[in-house]
Amino acid sequence: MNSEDLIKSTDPNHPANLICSLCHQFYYNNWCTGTGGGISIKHPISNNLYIAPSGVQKEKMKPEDLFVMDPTATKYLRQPQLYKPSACTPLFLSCYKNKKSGAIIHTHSQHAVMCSLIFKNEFRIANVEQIKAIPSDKVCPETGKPIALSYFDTLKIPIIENMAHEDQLLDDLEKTFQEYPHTVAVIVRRHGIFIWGPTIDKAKIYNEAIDYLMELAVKMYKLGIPPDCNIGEEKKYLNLSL
Ligand SMILES: CSC[C@@H](O)[C@@H](O)C(=O)COP(=O)(O)O
Ligand SMILES: [Zn+2]
Repeated sequence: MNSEDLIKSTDPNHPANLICSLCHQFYYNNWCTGTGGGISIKHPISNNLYIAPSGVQKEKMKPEDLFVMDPTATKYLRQPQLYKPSACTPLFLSCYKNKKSGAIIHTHSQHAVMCSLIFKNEFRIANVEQIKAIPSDKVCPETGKPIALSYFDTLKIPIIENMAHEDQLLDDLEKTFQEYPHTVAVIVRRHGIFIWGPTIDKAKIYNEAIDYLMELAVKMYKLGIPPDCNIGEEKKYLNLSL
């Protein structure tokens, strides 16, 4: 296949089009402004890996700006001469390999950064309806698919320390894969968050749900309510019970 054919499609769900349209949307959520953040998607049929260029305004990217790697992640099938691939590429490749991801989203969400300042080693929030959008460590015996967390569960997301360069995050990221085998996200302190899923649709849902939960946790913390407190326990942390 001609290298240009890898990024030319009229299908809005083709990875080359979807990376561009989602980054455009994410810009308006403050998730990928000032060149920060990004998305990588595996083509569901060819399994080729689509990767954004580094240091560009992600909301203005076009399909022709994208790098395409073969499914074994050993060689680029398409390399725009103007650019280098995203500095997050080693982290994306590790998620593809170790988490069987179909897509990875990296944001510089301020909610993730705030939670990394509030929580020490892991972000925790419990008993909130939106938790049900995130998979648990349990698998349905009939389908083999992960069962979602329940309203009564606690969502835990590991936090790793930021480093000067993205590739230096690799060891700590992979350590969390051992310590939190079922997590779909890792927060990087004072930096942002990496979120993955078996498909881009799932990764997008997890990103939106986790961002909502991190924003809520910061608001609860500001009122003195521990985000992982039991149902009803919040009353004892509030000065005024209405
Ligand atoms: C604002 S610089 C951000 C980068 O250092 C990095 O963390 C990032 O999120 C994007 O890196 P990039 O190489 O542009 O894909
Ligand atoms: Zn980043």
